Amino acid sequence: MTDAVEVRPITAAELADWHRALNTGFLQQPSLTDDQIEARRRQFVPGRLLGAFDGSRCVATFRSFDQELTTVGGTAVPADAISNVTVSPTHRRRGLLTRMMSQDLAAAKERGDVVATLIAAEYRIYGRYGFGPATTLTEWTVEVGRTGLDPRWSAPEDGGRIDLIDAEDVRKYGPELHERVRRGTPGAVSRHELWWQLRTGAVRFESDWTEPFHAAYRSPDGEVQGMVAYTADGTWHGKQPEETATVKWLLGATPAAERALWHYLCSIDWVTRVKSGWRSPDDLLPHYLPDPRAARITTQADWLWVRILDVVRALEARTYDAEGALVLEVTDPQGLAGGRFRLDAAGGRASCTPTTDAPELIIGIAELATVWLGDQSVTRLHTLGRVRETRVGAAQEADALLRTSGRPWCPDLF
Ligand SMILES: CC(=O)SCCNC(=O)CCNC(=O)[C@H](O)C(C)(C)COP(=O)(O)OP(=O)(O)OC[C@H]1O[C@@H](n2cnc3c(N)ncnc32)[C@H](O)[C@@H]1OP(=O)(O)O
Repeated sequence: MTDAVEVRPITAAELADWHRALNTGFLQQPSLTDDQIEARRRQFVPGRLLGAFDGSRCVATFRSFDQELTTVGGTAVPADAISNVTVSPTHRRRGLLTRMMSQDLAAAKERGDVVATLIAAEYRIYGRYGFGPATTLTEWTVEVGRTGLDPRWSAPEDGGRIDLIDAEDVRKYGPELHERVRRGTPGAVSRHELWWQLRTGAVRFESDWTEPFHAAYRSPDGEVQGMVAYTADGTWHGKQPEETATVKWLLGATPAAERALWHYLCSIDWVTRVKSGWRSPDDLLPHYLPDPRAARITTQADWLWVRILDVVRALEARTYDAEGALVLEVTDPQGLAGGRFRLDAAGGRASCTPTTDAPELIIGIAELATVWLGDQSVTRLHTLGRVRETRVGAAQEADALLRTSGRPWCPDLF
């Protein structure tokens, strides 16, 4: 039956049908208005939106787009970002995702992308295609009354200032600020202009968009070094305001900017609770508060998943704090990127060359993605039986090479 279903890039004329299938797969209202279709047309890139068609009806969707992913040390690699993956419930478990994924990954490899990336709706979907979780996401809830912050706080202590700004200034200053932050953040990805338009209401995909508050931190010399978007939930108990402020996104190019923005959020009258939104597990938020226990972790989960398409370029793009050499056998059931490689790290960089030397460590392509940005330990994977040593001690040596002083972070959902 699957064979009767055709998987192919869609045309611009098929967007409405494609979006109906997409919304159906994500259990959202299936029909979109003409205005919504028009707005979403901005994401149409010929060849990068796949659909599966049973007769004339679209029953599966898949979209990919160009992205850059920052690696350890700050070099960005070209990535094939994957999103909008759905198969209608009438056609599930017949191999349609596998067909769309195979087409897309082969095309990405052909284009020369170093990795593919995605945010997985469910943990068990993408490992089979060679993706591994490569960054972790943490969310905190801050009980403002317990922070120990001075309740009279009114401005940053460092001579900088916080200004409320409108959407136009977010679009003016935000992209440059984000570029600075993401280039210094392993795991962070590039943003298209549309990201800013959607977050500020200039382009609306949904009919129920609501405008958040925006504030910027300016350093004492006037430079915009941080920005936050947040909403409040309107909760009162009797005559007592008990509002929760929820951070939609917060960018700080410096610790001073982050500190000032968190203190600002925790000082807004009526706000008794601040939800941090998606942060790095290494985020300093709790430690910007006199009492770090006021910040309670409410979510910790895998976030960005990575599929390495080119082992040599992936391993040579990042930096290394230690020196050493290791022969890795990288297994890849899809046959896209496996092989045997000698990794030779010295002076902060590494060369990675195909070799016929005996392997010291046997690692799957998904596991390599999981340790590539330094978020996971090879030793732990070895303990779990997911990495195999052919020389005792090789896993620990791999950790000495690959582990990093900070954990990677991807602030974006895409
Ligand atoms: C990046 C993103 O967009 S994330 C969003 C992903 N989409 C969703 O979660 C929406 C709801 N779910 C769906 O639309 C579909 O179930 C999909 C897209 C996840 C899977 O599509 P399908 O066409 O059913 O997958 P396909 O038939 O190719 O499955 C391939 C294999 O993966 C397995 N698999 C697929 N989905 C899942 C899942 N959610 N959990 C566990 N296993 C899964 C299948 O059982 C199959 O295994 P097998 O080869 O051992 O038989």
